[in-house]
Amino acid sequence: MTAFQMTPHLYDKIKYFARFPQTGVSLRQMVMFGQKPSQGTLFKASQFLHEELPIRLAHRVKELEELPKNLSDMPSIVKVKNWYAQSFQDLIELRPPRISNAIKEELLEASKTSETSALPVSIPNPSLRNIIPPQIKTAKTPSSPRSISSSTSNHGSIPLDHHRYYTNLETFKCPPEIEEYNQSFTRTIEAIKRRHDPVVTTVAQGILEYKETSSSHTIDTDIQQFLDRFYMSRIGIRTLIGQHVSLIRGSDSAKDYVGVICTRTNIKHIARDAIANARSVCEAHYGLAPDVRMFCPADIEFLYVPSHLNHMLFELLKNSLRAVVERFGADSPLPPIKVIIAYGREDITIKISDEGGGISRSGIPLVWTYMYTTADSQELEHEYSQSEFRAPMAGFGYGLPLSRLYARYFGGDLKLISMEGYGTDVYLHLNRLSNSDEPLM
Ligand SMILES: Nc1ncnc2c1ncn2[C@@H]1O[C@H](COP(=O)(O)OP(=O)(O)OP(=O)(O)O)[C@@H](O)[C@H]1O
Repeated sequence: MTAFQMTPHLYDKIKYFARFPQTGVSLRQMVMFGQKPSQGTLFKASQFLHEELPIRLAHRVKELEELPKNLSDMPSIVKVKNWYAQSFQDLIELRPPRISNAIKEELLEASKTSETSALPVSIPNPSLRNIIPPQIKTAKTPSSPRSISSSTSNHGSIPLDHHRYYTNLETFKCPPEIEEYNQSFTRTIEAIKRRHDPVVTTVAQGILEYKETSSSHTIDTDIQQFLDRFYMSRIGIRTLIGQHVSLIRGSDSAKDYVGVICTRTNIKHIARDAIANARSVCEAHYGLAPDVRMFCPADIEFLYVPSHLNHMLFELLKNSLRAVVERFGADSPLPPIKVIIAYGREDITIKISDEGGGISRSGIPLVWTYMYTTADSQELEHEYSQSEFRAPMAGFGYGLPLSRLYARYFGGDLKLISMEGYGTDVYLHLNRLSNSDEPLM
């Protein structure tokens, strides 16, 4: 099979879509919307994503095409760009269902009388100010390329208010063509998600290719900012797809789950699992692992995506375990690592404190850059492509910057304070209100 290549004609279409602004969805909105999924609400969600995903993908293709230096020419970057272009094409070629005017009317009515007014208003994500947006011109009106584009099929599409999700379409009786569309749309986005599984590794490979052509050992600020935007956007796209697929398939229909979101995420339980996992990876690697002591005032439950939380804690704990073991070795007692969980009105904060010797002040900015690591380098390709979250002890220099993006995605943050010669404290802030928009650039 020959690899997909973006044609100039497709790129023109992509550039056109990239002129439109992306629309963010808050965690709370996702939950409100997904609580009573019916074919009617799922159709609305499919329509929303069918318009939103091509815009998001187009922004990324354009950015990959216009990267600074000669980064856009690196073979792995070209590969990733073609995946994005192909996914864009898959979506715009998928035809919305042909539905009669009567059904359109009915759908509009159902939407009007729905509980949308009860949907919480989202606030701008406080993390946006931390990530520099690219200079992309966005079209002000209209808000959707489909509503004016003659090149894309628009049969049966009904006007969609991008800024609202609809919550009360359960009573709407869906004709079979809508159900079929829901299914085929879901298959398409599942395939897109799979295609993009190896994006993190492949972009990392592209950065390595670029580093080989340049004299610098670190990543320039503009490339670092691009990576932050790019990976943040990827988290958003995958969260939206994961959430939609899960609602359609009903796969995460466990109690307290709405799609991939848990309305009662229990921090203590997640932290306990992450501690056990990180310690077992540490033990497998070094043959020993320090104790981890958790201080948690109560069973704190809040709205979150448990897999994101697990991933961040696991990465941070691995760093602390490694620092302690490498500082003290097998011959002296290992000071325990402390995990302290605090619960405020706005934030839940998790502090992880270790006595692993800390990081020099000059080294602090480096730890947030991609590909910076003091561990022996690992084979990128093998370890990474398996899944989203890898399990080796250390070695890619992605743990901290990616965890910070996960935290910021839902309005939280990750901070690190070190005392060189003693140890490190990391603060993981999680926004309890869950009402901040996705940070979109
Ligand atoms: N708690 C800590 N104590 C001391 N140094 C740390 C700590 N956390 C991170 N570092 C330093 O920051 C570097 C980057 O950390 P990061 O988590 O981004 O990548 P990594 O752990 O090296 O690799 P991986 O991508 O596999 O997580 C580490 O290699 C280490 O030098």
